[in-house]
Amino acid sequence: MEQIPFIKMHGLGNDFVIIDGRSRLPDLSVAALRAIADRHRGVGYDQLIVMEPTANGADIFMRIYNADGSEAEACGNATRCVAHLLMEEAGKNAVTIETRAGLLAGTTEDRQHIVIDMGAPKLGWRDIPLSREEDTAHINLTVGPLADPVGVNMGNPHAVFFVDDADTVDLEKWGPIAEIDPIFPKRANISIASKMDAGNFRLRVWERGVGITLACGSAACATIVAANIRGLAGKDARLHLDGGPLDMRIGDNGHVFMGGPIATSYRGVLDAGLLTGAA
Ligand SMILES: N[C@@H](CCC[C@H](N)C(=O)O)C(=O)O
Repeated sequence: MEQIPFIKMHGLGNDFVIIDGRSRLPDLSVAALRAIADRHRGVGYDQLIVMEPTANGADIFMRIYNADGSEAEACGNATRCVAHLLMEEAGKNAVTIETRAGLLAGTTEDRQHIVIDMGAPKLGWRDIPLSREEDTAHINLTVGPLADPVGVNMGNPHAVFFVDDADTVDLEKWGPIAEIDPIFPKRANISIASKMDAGNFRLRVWERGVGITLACGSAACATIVAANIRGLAGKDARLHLDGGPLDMRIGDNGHVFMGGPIATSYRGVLDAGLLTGAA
């Protein structure tokens, strides 16, 4: 029976099972993806990543699955981890990774702190996407104590709620309700952000298809964009997530750059039983 080698990595505690599918694509059912994600009976992950071959001028194509088995278009922290793997493998300090969100460039000086050009945000209501026409700088949505979010698409859909103190919000309660609000036909990643000072924001994230995560790179991108739109931030900010800080910058070309550390936890082999979904 098939057994699949993997690497477990994380970016600020946003954790990934990474499979090299370049020579052979793994056959992963939704049941198998959920079984591997099980933190008691499987390995546990926020996202499972498959590195796939590509002919589109990038080093690889990166396929992204959430813990619930759904496929995501973008994942900032996993892009940083995969960039590190490719850099070490090829002995270079710049790589290009294709995702469903487009071609993303990764650069580094030391191969531990990786910066990804996450591309330009999309801000039209159809782009987020929303199910009705709205000003995405002020979406008419209230969920418990959360109201008036900014909608940002970083390849994947985000709603950013600004509050006085992000740490007092019951994210476990309100996050899942906001994620599936009918205004988000593809669901949404839900960010709760509060301004500490002009260059620092506290950020907590309820990730689509996962739940509360220790960090979310694309949410950090969405948040610096949203803060800039609302006049709360300039073009640089440090975002303090539960797992640590990410350094964000909006470039002159409008692209969002995200920098932070990566770490490798261990390497292993997925047991054939897990791949049948029998967790
Ligand atoms: N952890 C990621 C985001 C992963 C995808 C997200 N849950 C979605 O469904 O869009 C990041 O670092 O960006």
